[in-house]
Amino acid sequence: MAISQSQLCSLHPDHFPLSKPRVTCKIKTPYPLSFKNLHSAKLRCYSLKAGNSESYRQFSYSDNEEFGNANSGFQNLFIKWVSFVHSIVPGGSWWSLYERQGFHNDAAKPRTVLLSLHRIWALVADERLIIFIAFGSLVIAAISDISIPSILAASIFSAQSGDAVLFSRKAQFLVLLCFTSGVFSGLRSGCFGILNARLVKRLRENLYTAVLLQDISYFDREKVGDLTSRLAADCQRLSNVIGNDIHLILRNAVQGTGAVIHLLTLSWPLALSALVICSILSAIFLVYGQYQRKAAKLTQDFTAYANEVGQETFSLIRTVRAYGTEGKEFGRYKRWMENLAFINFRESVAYGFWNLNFNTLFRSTQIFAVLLGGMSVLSCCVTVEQLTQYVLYCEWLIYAAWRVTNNLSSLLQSVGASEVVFQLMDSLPSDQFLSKGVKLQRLTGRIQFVNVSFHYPTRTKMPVLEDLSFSIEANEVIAIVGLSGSGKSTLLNLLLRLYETSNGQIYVDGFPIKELDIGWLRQNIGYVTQEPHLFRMDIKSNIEYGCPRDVEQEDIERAAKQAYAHDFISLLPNGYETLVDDNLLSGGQKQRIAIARAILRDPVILILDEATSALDSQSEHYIKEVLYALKRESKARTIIIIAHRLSTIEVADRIIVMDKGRLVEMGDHQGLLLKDGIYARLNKVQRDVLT
Ligand SMILES: Nc1ncnc2c1ncn2[C@@H]1O[C@H](COP(=O)(O)OP(=O)(O)OP(=O)(O)O)[C@@H](O)[C@H]1O
Repeated sequence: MAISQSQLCSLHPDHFPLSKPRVTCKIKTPYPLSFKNLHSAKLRCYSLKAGNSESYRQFSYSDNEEFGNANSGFQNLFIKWVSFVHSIVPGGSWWSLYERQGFHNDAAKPRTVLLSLHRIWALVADERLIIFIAFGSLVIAAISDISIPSILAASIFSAQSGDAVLFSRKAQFLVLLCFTSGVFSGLRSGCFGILNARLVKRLRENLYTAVLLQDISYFDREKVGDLTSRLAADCQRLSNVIGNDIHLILRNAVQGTGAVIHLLTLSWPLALSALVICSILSAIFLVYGQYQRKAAKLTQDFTAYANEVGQETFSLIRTVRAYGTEGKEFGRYKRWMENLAFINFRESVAYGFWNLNFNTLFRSTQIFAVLLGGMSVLSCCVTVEQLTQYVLYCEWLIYAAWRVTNNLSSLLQSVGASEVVFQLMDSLPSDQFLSKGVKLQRLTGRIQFVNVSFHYPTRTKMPVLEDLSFSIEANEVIAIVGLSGSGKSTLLNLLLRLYETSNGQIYVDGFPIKELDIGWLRQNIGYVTQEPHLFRMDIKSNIEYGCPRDVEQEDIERAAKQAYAHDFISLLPNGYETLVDDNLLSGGQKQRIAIARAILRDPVILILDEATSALDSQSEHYIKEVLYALKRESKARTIIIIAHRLSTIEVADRIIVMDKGRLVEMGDHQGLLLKDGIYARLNKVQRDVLT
């Protein structure tokens, strides 16, 4: 039975071990297929719909599996089982979490642990009193705890022997131990909790400041989600080092040592048998603990990815609905859920194995106690009281060893997460914050670009501006026009020194901007970005945001009126007190609030990166009116507008035309039309669109 080359065939799902039910495959092969030669054919399976996600798989198809004789079928089944059994032994491929995307082991190396602990110490070292009380309480509480079993046994056996005096003394001592254990455990937890809170606070403050002061190019490279996760999750994880790990390791180490000493004084063969079991348990737990933490890290990552998908889908729900991509979005979400299920399944099996080992070994200490201890009691080498103490201390020792190993592996992981946090905290702030520049007595707003070239640090091979030279006079209104991507916004980014020029110089009032005090210069610039995003605070606070002087309500309203924003603000439920959220205002309204913010600063240089899309024709009219009003004002002000609309260009004294990062034309509207160059063509296209 032959299948032709381009034939589309529907195969029964059982033919494909990898596929989900109802799979339709388009088979492309260089030769006609028959079931006979299918055995080594490489089938490329396109349009494989598994669930909702479109995927592509390539696999070999062996006729032995489906079409061969029963013997080879049995052989294959046997081989499959052998390889499966081989994969599930500890360390086998079944346990591997690496298959899943996003895995990285962040357990720290010993050197890093010491360095990180040193850094953590430096952050809390000034809390000496709290540290002293915390460690003092830890030792007293641990010694009290570990003394209780022997006193407990002694009290019971003194009562049994009828020694009332001894019983009363032991009982009093027991009460005292319970009291000290309770009080100092409370003190220990409280003090470590305080240290923990202080550490998280300082970590977050230091990290936030370090990130905030980075160059803008840093934010081009880093994802906002990663940075916020550093601040939230990584800092919290690091705080566990003090809050949990260190103090629990120390407490359990003291208790464990106490238990060993007691066991050795009771009977050394019994003590040695307990120690051997403890060591085996610790080794098993070390392996399991690391596996568990890797799984926990992956679970955390996959949950975060799934949340990201959910967040994105719900925030773009209108686009999703309009394009009917609900299924596709569900597929994206489902992929992460499948990854989570993969990890959780293995984690649960590993947990089962760990519990099996723990319980078996723990119970075996009791069996040892009964066997060895019973024989020792029979041969009068140890007393019943000593045997009872042995059983109690064995339990302490095993739990202490388990907790030390658990917290040690948690410490390694927490410190691993800290590496990147400390690296970030150590990164130097942008040069702009380190150097002090000149503040001029008076700024007129004259700007010169001299042979300026620029490429973004993230795209070094792609020049964005090339050898740009032009001047803007004080009090001039300049429009910059050009096709999308020609470098207009980049030019303004350089004027604001958000990026440094690669070549050439920009001068303001004759001074290279690199020599001017950048804070002072920015105070004199009002900047309205292309897509104004407002802060989640009330409109009043949004308008006065970043204003270098104290302002009254009238100043805010005056600026809003100048920006043609007052009328729509007054109609909002709480006027200027209305909280801004994303859906409340239109693009044009947000733009006018941003213009009011820039006007309120009373800047010498006003930069307006006109939105290409945010403005309707009414808003466009308002912007034109704002510009005319600002131009008529007596205040000297240089205005630079990136203009996309004819109405805005009309206001300008001069127009700069950009093309592929170069200045190609400059002049007034009429002069440029006469030149019949790029500007004239842009102008014609827009007029044609409008008519
Ligand atoms: N932060 C950035 N990192 C890397 N490349 C960038 C960055 N910002 C812009 N670019 C690139 O620089 C070029 C110029 O972009 P720019 O935003 O300056 O153009 P524009 O003329 O203002 O465009 P539009 O009119 O669409 O706003 C584009 O190719 C853009 O992809």
